[in-house]
Amino acid sequence: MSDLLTTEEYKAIAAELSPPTQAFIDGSFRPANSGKTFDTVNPATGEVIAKIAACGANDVDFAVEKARDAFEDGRWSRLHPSERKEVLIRLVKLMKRNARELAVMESLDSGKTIYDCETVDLPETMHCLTWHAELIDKIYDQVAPASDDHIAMVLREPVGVVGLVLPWNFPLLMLAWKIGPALAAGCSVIVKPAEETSLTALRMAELAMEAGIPAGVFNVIPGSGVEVGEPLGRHMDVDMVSFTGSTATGRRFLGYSSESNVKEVTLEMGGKNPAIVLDDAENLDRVAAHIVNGAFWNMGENCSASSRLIVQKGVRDKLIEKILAHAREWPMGDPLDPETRVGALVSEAHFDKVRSYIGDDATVILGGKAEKGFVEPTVIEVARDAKQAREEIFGPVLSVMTVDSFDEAIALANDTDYGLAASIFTANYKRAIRGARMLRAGTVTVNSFGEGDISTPFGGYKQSGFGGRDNGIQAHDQYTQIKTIWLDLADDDDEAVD
Ligand SMILES: NC(=O)C1=CN([C@@H]2O[C@H](COP(=O)(O)OP(=O)(O)OC[C@H]3O[C@@H](n4cnc5c(N)ncnc54)[C@H](O)[C@@H]3O)[C@@H](O)[C@H]2O)C=CC1
Ligand code: BAL
Repeated sequence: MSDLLTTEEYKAIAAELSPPTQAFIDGSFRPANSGKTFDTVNPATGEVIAKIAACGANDVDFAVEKARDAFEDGRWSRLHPSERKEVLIRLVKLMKRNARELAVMESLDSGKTIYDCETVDLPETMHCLTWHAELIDKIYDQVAPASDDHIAMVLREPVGVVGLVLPWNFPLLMLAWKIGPALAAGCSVIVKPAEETSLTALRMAELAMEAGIPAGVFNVIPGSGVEVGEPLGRHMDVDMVSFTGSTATGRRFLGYSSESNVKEVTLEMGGKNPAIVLDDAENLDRVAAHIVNGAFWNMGENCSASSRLIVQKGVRDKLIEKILAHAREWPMGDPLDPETRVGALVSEAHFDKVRSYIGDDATVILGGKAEKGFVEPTVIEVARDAKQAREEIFGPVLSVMTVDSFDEAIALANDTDYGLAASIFTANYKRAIRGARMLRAGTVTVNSFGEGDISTPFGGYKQSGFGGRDNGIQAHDQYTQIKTIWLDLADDDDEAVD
């Protein structure tokens, strides 16, 4: 974005914000049934931004009832897809009009840099919603091959009432990844934002109402995982849950499902993503820029972050030198300063977790400073069985390991419980393609870092993912059921036996 404001201008916007703080159910804001609230804190300053409704099982029950009513009477689910498209496009227009306010709100609530909120999170969120809205009146169902006496239709129907359980690292974008296809398909949604970052989801509810999404179709219930997430996961009248967050919590949703109504569950979970650099990689400066971006973008609070660098020994020293040079160009500081590239970690608890990985047992090559909610871009050399090499840190910490060969690199890359993303850097196209095939990860990038874009499915192998995929046309599979309708076309005097 070329028209970023100054820090002072962003602070002036921040001072004027008055986001909704109550639950949004059946088209209106209301306090939690218990009357309780919790504080949402700006992690960069420790200041309380707002008191948010601390909802519980009663609020979940009420929202599910209203979402079910809306789904069954067809006020949204049975609209012509092009009508749903129009409403969703209106929502995006309203977001555009309020983009600056949303960006500042997101930055304050999460510690993300305003630069990323303005240039990545907001544009990608709007693009995602537009993409799914534009898609929905262009996809067709199928007619299956059948005998001349029959016609067999294979139809997609919205799955029903869905629970969308969100993480705090990309509050708006993950909301869009889920509501985009869910609302376009005709589902009624109950959004459970992460307790650290509820503000933009609540503001989106307000905009959704203004755009014309009918009451009961888009509900937002703030609160803790145990008080809101669990009742949603266990609810007998929720048809499906789509979750993004840690593998530990994702695993719980499978339990909730099996112990309740066997609702469908899609899990997008953690990662310990390798970036492999082979001796023949070209343009090490560019490689280093990708590695630094992959490891430190969004403070490393990214499920697809390149958190493990697996480098072949012939190129190790040169590459590390370049990585250190690039990493020094990532200024850390006030998230509302448009020059800042590394903001605050999302919460004190998360800061403590990340800091614990940069202890005495790690050989620090760069950075290592962790103070008052901020952690410097940090590069550490680790043994293969060290916790820093195996556990998801979810902070700006890159763990480096050196290998002798291509085969060793692939084996080490795959030696993890996770399988979300991986990168391979090499000038040898055969190795690139062979490596991409051998890597057990949902997304593999060659000579670059990334997650693909809205048009490509995103999700993980092994303990990184379960069920469907976010993004791409494939995202619609999560929010639709397949129905077969089989019609008899035989003449009345034909035998009534197949
Ligand atoms: N894949 C990803 O994008 C994310 C991964 N993480 C990983 O998870 C670690 C812990 O972060 P958390 O915020 O604790 O993640 P989490 O997985 O516990 O939270 C994600 C969502 O699940 C909800 N939740 C938490 N406990 C629940 C429960 N018992 N039942 C139902 N819902 C529940 C939360 O309220 C939040 O909305 C991070 O350090 C990071 O390693 C965290 C956020 C996003
Ligand atoms: N990188 C977007 C998905 C996630 O971090 O959860």
